[in-house]
Amino acid sequence: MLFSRSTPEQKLQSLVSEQLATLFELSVNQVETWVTIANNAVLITLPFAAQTLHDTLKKRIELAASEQNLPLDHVLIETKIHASATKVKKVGQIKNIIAVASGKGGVGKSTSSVNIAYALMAQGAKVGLLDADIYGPSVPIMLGNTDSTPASRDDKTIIPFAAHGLVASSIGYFVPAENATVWRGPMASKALEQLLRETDWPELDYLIVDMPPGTGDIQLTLAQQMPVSAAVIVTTPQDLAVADASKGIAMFNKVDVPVLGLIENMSLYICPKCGHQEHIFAQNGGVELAKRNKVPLLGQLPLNSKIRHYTDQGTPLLIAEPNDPLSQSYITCALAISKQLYLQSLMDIRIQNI
Ligand SMILES: Nc1ncnc2c1ncn2[C@@H]1O[C@H](COP(=O)(O)OP(=O)(O)OP(=O)(O)O)[C@@H](O)[C@H]1O
Repeated sequence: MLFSRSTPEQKLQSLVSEQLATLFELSVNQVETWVTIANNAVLITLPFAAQTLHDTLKKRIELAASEQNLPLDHVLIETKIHASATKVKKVGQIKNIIAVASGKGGVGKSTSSVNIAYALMAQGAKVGLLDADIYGPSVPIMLGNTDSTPASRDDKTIIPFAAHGLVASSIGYFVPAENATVWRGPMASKALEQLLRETDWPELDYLIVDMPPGTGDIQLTLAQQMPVSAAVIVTTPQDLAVADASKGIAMFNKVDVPVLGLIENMSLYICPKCGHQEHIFAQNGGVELAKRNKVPLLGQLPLNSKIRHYTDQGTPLLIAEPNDPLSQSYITCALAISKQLYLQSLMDIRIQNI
């Protein structure tokens, strides 16, 4: 348009939108509705959890505004995470349930679930964790509360456990592992459904569900019965695990649960003494699988004894060493998950409107 004259407020609006778009690798169109400007003050309402980037965002906006001589009083950033639509009835105050699954056992699904839950908290979200892994419920060990016994306020609902600010429940608190492993599909899914619905969860942005490994009847039933918003698949790079992870993606596609992306665990081993890098479980298997299925690679975690040490000890890595590069990798991965879920919900809205 010829002779278009923007007011300082409009200039500030586009400046903030551009900074948001650059930082979160989105288009200006996708972010401009998050910005409100009034009396030289900027209010940004983020639809996903990205607390670790708030300071960077503020500083970039302040710098850009001063470079363009635009009046700027202050920048306020708030987060409002929406509840995504699900086919099945929602559970209480839980906005989004994210299933963490793997085709193959032992690839680090539970370790990833626990660390991602704390990483989402580090990104400012309200998070809970449900251990639905009936074959090997390891969350109580990983959270250091194996001795806890379930309690109830009203004899109807179970009070979830609190571990360093995370609320959690596990099938492991209720059923001895040797009993649960022989359960048939309907029994297992009924018990898990009950555990999900009869836990007194507080308001949560995300409930992470550590799924049983595999892609059989139990997993399929769970994915259909629970109001799952989306799934995250964990795999190691090795062919065997990748082939099973691929079946996992197919399973969620079959029941219309969007797959947010893949986490490649044990991607690489770096010798702490000499720095030599070894691809113990092969190289890039998860990366290639993500490409083939056109889903994002949400994160890559190395094989590192610290990850095992803290989970074995029942102390979350992210609480013990929040500034460790490994914690930072989980935190970056959590941002990717939160952002992908938001983008997914936009797609759902578009599909509903067609
Ligand atoms: N990146 C990693 N570096 C080092 N050890 C890891 C890593 N990820 C997981 N581990 C270790 O590998 C073992 C298996 O991990 P985990 O129990 O999370 O796997 P899983 O996929 O949930 O297994 P299951 O099939 O029993 O559910 C654990 O001892 C854990 O501490």
